[in-house]
Amino acid sequence: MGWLEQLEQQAAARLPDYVHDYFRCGAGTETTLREDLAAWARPRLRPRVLRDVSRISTATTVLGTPVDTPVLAAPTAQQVAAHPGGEAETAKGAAAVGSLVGVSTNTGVRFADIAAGGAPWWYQVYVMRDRGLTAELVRRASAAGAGALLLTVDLPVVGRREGVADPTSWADESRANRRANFHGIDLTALPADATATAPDIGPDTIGWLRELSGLPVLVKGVLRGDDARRCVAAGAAGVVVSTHGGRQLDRSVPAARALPEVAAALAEERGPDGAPAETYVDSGLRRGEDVLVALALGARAVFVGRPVLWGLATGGSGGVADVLGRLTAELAGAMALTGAPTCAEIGPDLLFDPGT
Ligand SMILES: Cc1cc2nc3c(=O)[nH]c(=O)nc-3n(C[C@H](O)[C@H](O)[C@H](O)COP(=O)(O)O)c2cc1C
Ligand SMILES: CCCCCCC(=O)C(=O)O
Repeated sequence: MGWLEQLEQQAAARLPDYVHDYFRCGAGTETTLREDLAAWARPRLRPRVLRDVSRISTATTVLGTPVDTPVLAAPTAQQVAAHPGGEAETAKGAAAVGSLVGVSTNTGVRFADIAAGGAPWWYQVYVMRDRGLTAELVRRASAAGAGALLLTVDLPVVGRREGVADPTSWADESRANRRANFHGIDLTALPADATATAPDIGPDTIGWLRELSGLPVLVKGVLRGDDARRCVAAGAAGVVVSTHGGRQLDRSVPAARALPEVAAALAEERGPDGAPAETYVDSGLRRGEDVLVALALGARAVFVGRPVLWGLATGGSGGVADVLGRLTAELAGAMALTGAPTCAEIGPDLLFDPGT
């Protein structure tokens, strides 16, 4: 068993079963959950030799923001169920290793406390049925220092997670916490479906969010090249290739296999500010070699979801730093062994079988 699997076991021992089940689960038969993991391990590498790898740098930029690692923390809901500090702890941990944090719409923590963690952060947007509430949260996140928006588009309805209790039904303090502390907004005063995701959003949402916030928008949950182009044509700065960690459409193509098509579709595209459109990826990345493969397939950086939750649950900010730091160290080792001392030197030539 690897270190991450051991860490999940430790997290599972600390968390109530219903919380661990919610964090771990995938949709339906969990085929995509399994295939996402397996797909990163499929490509074989063609190492370059006789290169100077005495100095390895994993530093890069993401939408122009410098980071020390291309391993970023994905937005995940209910982080306060992993640790009372939630995203504020995650941000502290990410800051310790020079990473960046995605903050879920379903955070239970105040934006100011997240910002105080010291890491750059991007706010993840679910466009809710109550557009006014959505707009208010986006304005507040922008005012609190979010550097970009991650517009999640793969959840027009929640995936079928069999036998797993929806957090809104948790009869515990996290539900009460969300109602009382949702950025100071009294959700009880709103209709019951106000926070459900709107099933009718289109590409115009991208321009709406840009105008509202003045921030670049990345569209999260794209698995096709044609959709990626539509997003950028509508004003997105790029996309995140994602199966939502196998939690939405079961039997969707694994993210690793969708990535080449999306990266190729955006290779010549430019965002609204004229900068090259950027492609990111998440879902199933668990090793430094997975990250190397993702960068070789055209990703600028990757997000990891559950590994960060396991770190948060077991060690708070230190646990998050440990997870992101270990994945980065593994990446650095793989860079040395493939003769690619910088992220810019990780290219498709490193892959023996880029098409698989
Ligand atoms: C417990 C959990 C909650 C999540 N909540 C959100 C969310 O609120 N918004 C969102 O865009 N994605 C959410 N995701 C998806 C993650 O952002 C990311 O796409 C996924 O976790 C990546 O896969 P990985 O966990 O295999 O790394 C969630 C994932 C998990 C596991
Ligand atoms: C109304 C939105 C439900 C969000 C579910 C959070 C999420 O993305 C996930 O569990 O996955």
